[in-house]
Amino acid sequence: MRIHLASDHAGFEFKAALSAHLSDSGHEVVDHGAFAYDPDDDYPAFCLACGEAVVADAGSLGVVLGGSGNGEQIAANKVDGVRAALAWSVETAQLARQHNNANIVALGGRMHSLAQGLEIIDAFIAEPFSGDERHVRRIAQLVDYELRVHEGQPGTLG
Ligand SMILES: O=C[C@H](O)[C@H](O)[C@H](O)COP(=O)(O)O
Repeated sequence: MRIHLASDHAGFEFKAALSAHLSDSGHEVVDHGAFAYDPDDDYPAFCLACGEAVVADAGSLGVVLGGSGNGEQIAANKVDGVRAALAWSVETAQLARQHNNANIVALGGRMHSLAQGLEIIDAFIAEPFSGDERHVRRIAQLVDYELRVHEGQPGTLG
């Protein structure tokens, strides 16, 4: 599978280790930055690029890494078509795929050991979307909202 990666400085070392781990596991890795360690860099551009790449590449998945993963998830979710989930355990990673058909996982590199983080990301990648009707229905409601707002129609508040 092709996996798109992004991180700021806080996830930079984790991204390097993850990239090697995923390549060793047979995945094709595409790095969207940061490409050099800069303690003053900003996560949005890297995560937005990763999000755009995942949406343009059907069947791929993405991983965005930072200190907490919060900002990275927020940034990726600004891209239409991205469903980015912040995972903090194997179970939350699996549920992000099973229930939410998440196409990007966000992880806080400062929140986990490398071994724990790799286990969480491996679980995300390995888990399929359940396809259950209730989950398909709920995701469709989010897409409807995006489309309505883009067309200038009222959101939920009328
Ligand atoms: O939500 C944002 C991420 O966790 C960033 O990686 C974090 O805010 C970076 O923090 P600092 O600039 O203090 O290293």
